[in-house]
Amino acid sequence: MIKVGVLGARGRMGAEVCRAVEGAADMELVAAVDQGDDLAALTGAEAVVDFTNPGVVMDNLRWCVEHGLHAVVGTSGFDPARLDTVRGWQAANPGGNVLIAPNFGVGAVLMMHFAQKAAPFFDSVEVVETHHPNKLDAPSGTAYRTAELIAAARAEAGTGPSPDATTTELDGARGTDVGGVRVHAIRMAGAIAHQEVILGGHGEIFTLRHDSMNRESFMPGVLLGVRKVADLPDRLTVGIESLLGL
Ligand SMILES: NC(=O)C1=CN([C@@H]2O[C@H](COP(=O)(O)OP(=O)(O)OC[C@H]3O[C@@H](n4cnc5c(N)ncnc54)[C@H](OP(=O)(O)O)[C@@H]3O)[C@@H](O)[C@H]2O)C=CC1
Ligand SMILES: O=C(O)C1=N[C@H](C(=O)O)C[C@H](O)C1
Repeated sequence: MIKVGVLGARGRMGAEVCRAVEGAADMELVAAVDQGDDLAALTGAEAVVDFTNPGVVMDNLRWCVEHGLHAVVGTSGFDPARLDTVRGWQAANPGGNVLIAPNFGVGAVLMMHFAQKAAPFFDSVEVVETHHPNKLDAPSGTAYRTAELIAAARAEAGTGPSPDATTTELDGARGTDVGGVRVHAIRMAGAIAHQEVILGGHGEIFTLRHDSMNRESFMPGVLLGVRKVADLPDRLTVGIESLLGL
């Protein structure tokens, strides 16, 4: 049995993770921690799952690394500087692998993978994400990561910048720029988590779309992360692509 602690346990995702862990035959939920609770409750855990918010996740993760606990992190907000900070903590503390996944949905991971593959073949590529209106951050971690992967794939292939003749615009009209890729964020009542990657060129437009219809959809990926985190080859892993064999 893998002893699991959950951070953000009363939140939308954390509560779903607690249910999934309790329903998994090979896991035991040993701590359900939320805002105001003592992190010391996590000391009996082998793996800690964090679904909190970008403002607090770094303090939580530092605590896990310093206590040698494996961490599976779904919270958004990880840019290259934050990842370097995590590597720094790990260099100073033995034990404890960290898996940070912008999205645990298998379909979303495949969308990112296919976007990366397709991006060098098209002149234009833009990312449009839609989320529920209670989401604190924009753009989503998934959209940010998708844009990073697209930018890296285009740079590696020597693809030029997307054409864009805009000279006059209202603030935000062209979204935000992540590594040269335009990312647009919509907040919509009734939505959960949705993303389109739109690629265009040579008289054709190719759209990749993924929809998370509920939060249970993320649970197979989260449980896979919990099962694998202790045996990952690197102390820090970003994304569950390698766990899926991609
Ligand atoms: N990687 C993935 O597949 C997915 C990632 N996410 C990400 O997960 C994160 C959480 O999303 P969601 O569940 O919707 O958010 P919620 O706001 O519903 O849940 C966050 C929970 O964390 C609690 N919290 C705040 N501070 C702390 C703290 N210091 N220690 C422990 N708990 C704390 C909050 O309490 P309080 O409300 O009192 O502040 C709340 O209960 C977001 O960053 C979101 O983008 C979401 C879905 C999928
Ligand atoms: O806040 C959410 O809901 C989600 N957050 C993650 C993100 O920022 O990408 C994952 C998914 O999109 C749902």
